[in-house]
Amino acid sequence: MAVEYADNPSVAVIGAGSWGTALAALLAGKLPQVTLWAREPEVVEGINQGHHNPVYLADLDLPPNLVAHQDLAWVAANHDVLVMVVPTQFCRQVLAQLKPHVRPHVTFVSATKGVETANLALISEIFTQTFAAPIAQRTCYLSGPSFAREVIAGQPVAVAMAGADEAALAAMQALFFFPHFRTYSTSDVVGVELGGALKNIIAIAAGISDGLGYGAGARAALITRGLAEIARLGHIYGANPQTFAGLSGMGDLLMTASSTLSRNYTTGFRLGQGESLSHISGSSREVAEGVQTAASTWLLAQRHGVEMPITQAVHAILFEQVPPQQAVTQLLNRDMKREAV
Ligand SMILES: NC(=O)c1ccc[n+]([C@@H]2O[C@H](COP(=O)([O-])OP(=O)(O)OC[C@H]3O[C@@H](n4cnc5c(N)ncnc54)[C@H](O)[C@@H]3O)[C@@H](O)[C@H]2O)c1
Ligand SMILES: O=P(O)(O)OC[C@H](O)CO
Repeated sequence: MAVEYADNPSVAVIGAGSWGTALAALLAGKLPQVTLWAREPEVVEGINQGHHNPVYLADLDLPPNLVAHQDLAWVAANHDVLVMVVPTQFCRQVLAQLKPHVRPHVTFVSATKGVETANLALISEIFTQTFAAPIAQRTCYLSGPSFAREVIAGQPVAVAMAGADEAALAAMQALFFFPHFRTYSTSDVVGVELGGALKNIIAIAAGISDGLGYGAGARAALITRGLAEIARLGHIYGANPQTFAGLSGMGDLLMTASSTLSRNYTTGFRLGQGESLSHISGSSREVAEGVQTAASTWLLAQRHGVEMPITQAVHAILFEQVPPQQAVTQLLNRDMKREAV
């Protein structure tokens, strides 16, 4: 079905964590009203009554034309564009809940970064498995270096929007285009997705390295060789190798692996300093996607016979009780290699 895209479509953001809140506030800057679906009643109340999200980015004011809602079926039935920003492991179940209610011409944008642990599925595979071809085909994928806190503060960023349907991609690129939020388009859905999801594992590795007291050289080595192993898995999925040098690849990896604003980097740093994963995870309601993505990616690497030594080391630290220092020694003691990807 060919879809006519209006200048001011009705837009709802599904998921009121940090990124969903930031994207809804961003869109509210150009649309008359934006709906934000939140699971938590206190989030709905805080946004509608006090224009702030009391749980995520609680210190920041939100625009008054951002309206929160808790009824997922109503939100799905009453909007033309649905922006999915729930964490990866909940994505399939939330899509299944809203599926019976969506408009036939709905366009989805996914801003989630991760790989599902239950089925080892990318987010685009979850869409393909949930929706018939036209809706899955129209879905666009927003990724790239962008911290919620920086975006909501109006700081300049550049991101990538991937999609297979040219009309939907052009419309979603325009919807998400602002003077301080430059959105580039690409048709490489799987490359954009893999870059955005797997950089979180490498950000954990970089954080561990810094937490152990290693220097800038060690971090640069992890970032560079981390990108090489992401590209190796990307080859199996048919990704364009050039995508990994772009915003959703190297761009997001550089930012996430070197900033204390990153939950993934910070998780790694605290692991490197000796804290346990359960203690770190229990100390925040926010999600470090790289933890679960390390579990699924390590299984994918073994399934496809792809060498991913940094992912393997992060997996060993997170899930096999290998001390960080020992994992580093194992990484460094591997055989000599050529530098080819
Ligand atoms: N925060 C950022 O700066 C940022 C930037 C780019 C992309 N992302 C990506 O956006 C996605 C969402 O992350 P976030 O930062 O908005 O989340 P968050 O960590 O700030 O918040 C957690 C979210 O999980 C939701 N949640 C918890 N249990 C749930 C359940 N059972 N079912 C459905 N939802 C549940 C909460 O309602 C909340 O929306 C992630 O994939 C993340 O990698 C985040
Ligand atoms: O805070 P993090 O580590 O989840 O990173 C957020 C974004 O993915 C950065 O682009």
